[in-house]
Amino acid sequence: MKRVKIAIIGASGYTGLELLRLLLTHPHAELVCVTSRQNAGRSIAELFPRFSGATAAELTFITPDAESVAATGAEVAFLALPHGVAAGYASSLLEKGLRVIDLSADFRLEDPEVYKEFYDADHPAPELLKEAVYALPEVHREAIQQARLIASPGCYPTSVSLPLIPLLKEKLIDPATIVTCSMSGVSGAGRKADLSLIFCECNESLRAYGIPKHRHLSEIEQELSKAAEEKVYLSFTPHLVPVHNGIHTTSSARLIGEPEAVQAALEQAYGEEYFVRLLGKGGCPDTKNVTRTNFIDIGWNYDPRTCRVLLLSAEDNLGKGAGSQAVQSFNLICGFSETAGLQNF
Ligand SMILES: NC(=O)C1=CN([C@@H]2O[C@H](COP(=O)(O)OP(=O)(O)OC[C@H]3O[C@@H](n4cnc5c(N)ncnc54)[C@H](OP(=O)(O)O)[C@@H]3O)[C@@H](O)[C@H]2O)C=CC1
Ligand SMILES: CC(=O)N[C@@H](CCC(=O)OP(=O)(O)O)C(=O)O
Repeated sequence: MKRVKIAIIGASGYTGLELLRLLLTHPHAELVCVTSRQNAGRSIAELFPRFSGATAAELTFITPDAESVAATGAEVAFLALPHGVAAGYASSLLEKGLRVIDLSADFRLEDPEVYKEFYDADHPAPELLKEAVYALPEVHREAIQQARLIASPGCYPTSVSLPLIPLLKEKLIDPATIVTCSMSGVSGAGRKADLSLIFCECNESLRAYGIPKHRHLSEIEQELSKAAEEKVYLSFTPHLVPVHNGIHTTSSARLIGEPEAVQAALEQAYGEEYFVRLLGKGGCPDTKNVTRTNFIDIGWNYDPRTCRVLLLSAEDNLGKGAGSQAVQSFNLICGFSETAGLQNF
């Protein structure tokens, strides 16, 4: 089968590194371009010796400009750039005829006013919002297949939305009662120097942050509202935990109906989904079982004293929460098997 020429813009960061790991060995991808301003001129193997020996390991980083990226012959560009920065690259690469898979938050929100509220800035390319497809493959598969511009979901939103969407669609929980608590590994903050993220500041410690209005709430509420067919607001408390990778999320909400219906709704939504592993009632997902994979593990429980359902999920923030989910969308837009290059455990 033909291999698609791909570029990774921002390949020196953590999601870029995960994309490299997956795409250097992807059976239908040919890596032709990697960018980094700070590492221009260095090879992939020089910056990341773990990739020495891979076919494209001697490819050198270039500074990111659309002209040079297009000149490499790339057909699809992954943007692993900070939000606010990615949109400009998306515009110019689309103009040059590439398809774009954006891992940043720039195209996830449908309403530019909501972007302004949560990101404290005007949207950098509002004219593209209409055509961007929010790419949770298990929910939006058909739209993704046709897309030119993919908005890959955030790490927390993936872990929160996938378990809740089927229950909201089936009207099994009261949307006004959802309370969510998530915990993320430190790589979620990116590969940047930040005093609060250095080893001695966060190791052996746990802290909540971003409350009461973390920027991912905008995205979570957008997707849950669509599923519920009414405006959903929820309480969301993210925490930083001293592990490298992994997100664990627990949501609870008041059950409407019978507890047995919860398992039926999850099975109906995900029973045939390769990357969603249902652990059933009593199942407690563990992040160590999903790190470096595209799986999300989901368990649930019911407390008859409070009539609340508990939904638990575990994913890798750099995997299903970012890089491998973006590769899943790449497979869909190119017409490859959805699991191509992603069947690792
Ligand atoms: N980390 C995670 O778990 C997740 C991250 N995301 C999103 O994915 C995107 C990338 O995140 P992550 O990999 O963690 O970030 P990092 O900070 O680790 O990497 C950012 C990359 O972008 C490049 N870059 C930074 N600023 C600019 C700029 N102004 N112009 C061009 N290139 C730039 C950097 O290279 P250089 O400075 O050398 O140019 C680097 O390659 C972000 O939008 C993030 O929010 C999404 C889901 C999960
Ligand atoms: C631990 C940590 O700091 N996590 C990041 C979220 C991860 C991320 O990169 O989200 P986007 O894709 O939306 O940018 C945060 O809380 O901002």
